[in-house]
Amino acid sequence: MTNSKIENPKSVVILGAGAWGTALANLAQINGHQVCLWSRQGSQTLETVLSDAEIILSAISMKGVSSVAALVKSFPLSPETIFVTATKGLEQQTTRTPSQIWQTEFPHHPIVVLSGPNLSQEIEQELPAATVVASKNTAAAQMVQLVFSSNRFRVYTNPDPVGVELGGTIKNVIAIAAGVCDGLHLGTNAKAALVTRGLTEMVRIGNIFGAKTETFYGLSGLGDLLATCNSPLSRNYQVGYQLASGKTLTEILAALPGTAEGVNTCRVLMQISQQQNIPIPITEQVYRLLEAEVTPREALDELMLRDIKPEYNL
Ligand SMILES: NC(=O)C1=CN([C@@H]2O[C@H](COP(=O)(O)OP(=O)(O)OC[C@H]3O[C@@H](n4cnc5c(N)ncnc54)[C@H](O)[C@@H]3O)[C@@H](O)[C@H]2O)C=CC1
Ligand SMILES: O=C(CO)COP(=O)(O)O
Repeated sequence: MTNSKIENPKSVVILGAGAWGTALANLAQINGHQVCLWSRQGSQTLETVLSDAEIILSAISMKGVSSVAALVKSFPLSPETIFVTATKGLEQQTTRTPSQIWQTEFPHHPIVVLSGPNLSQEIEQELPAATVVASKNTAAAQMVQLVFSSNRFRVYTNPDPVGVELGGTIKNVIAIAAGVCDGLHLGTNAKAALVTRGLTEMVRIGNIFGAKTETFYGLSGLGDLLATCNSPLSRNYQVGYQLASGKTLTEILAALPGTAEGVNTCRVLMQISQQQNIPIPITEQVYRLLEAEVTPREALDELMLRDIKPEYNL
């Protein structure tokens, strides 16, 4: 594998020079690929960097995805260019995932989702990690797998891009709840219950999008849920932890390094839940907490005092 990567270097353009874009650029670069890290604040124009791109990876936060995808569309590209999306979020107005946005703009190009338990700070410290690259186009997923795989970054392919993408997206909301749980010192039993019931909410929403249930039990679902719900490196976890200490959302976001996508994702999930009549009680309490409609303790009581019921609807 190592030899083929060096013999066949790819031209990779990474859009978004934030924490995740920078970490992914380093991973591709150490594998010998020609990498260009583009940021809207940088000196290079998008047109110049895209001209010979074989792979375009977007690590832009959700709020910028549609506008950047539309901008990229205005420049000439090779018909073979593969798009990779590493954003974990949902578009507020349309409830689309980032891969759905890229696919709409580029219907004839392969779209690959890259998502997994990947706290960028650990990856930058060269600690080992694994991820998933998912696409309907198997050859494209295998190409991206080869570009990023190394002895410290193990990459699996998967045929369910929306499932992989939604695991990484919805777990951000559960990570906010996990931060609250730890901030209130509710204990290990409570955390295990929260994360497990959170996974049930991820599957329910995923099924609406046509995702496979089993995808949520893999690295990009359960794996990312465990990483994010147990690490103070997670910005989403930090939001919850600080809400539990009594800070307001505005205060927390003003001081937070980088993007906590779970805040907006939570709003979009509430829209979906209301439209589709899907119960997502943890997400609902996170929403009410973010909107300052309840305190962390009131949100906890609401969850504990829901009607008693079977664990599964058989
Ligand atoms: N940091 C991490 O550990 C991981 C982050 N992600 C996801 O990757 C995405 C980016 O996260 P981070 O790099 O951590 O965030 P960040 O806040 O460090 O960087 C976001 C990047 O998006 C760019 N951006 C935002 N709006 C834009 C617009 N309208 N036009 C052009 N560029 C725009 C910013 O300039 C910046 O380069 C998020 O969706 C996040 O959930 C996924 C896995 C790991
Ligand atoms: O998605 C992540 C880890 O896989 C990063 O989590 P945060 O966005 O909460 O920092």
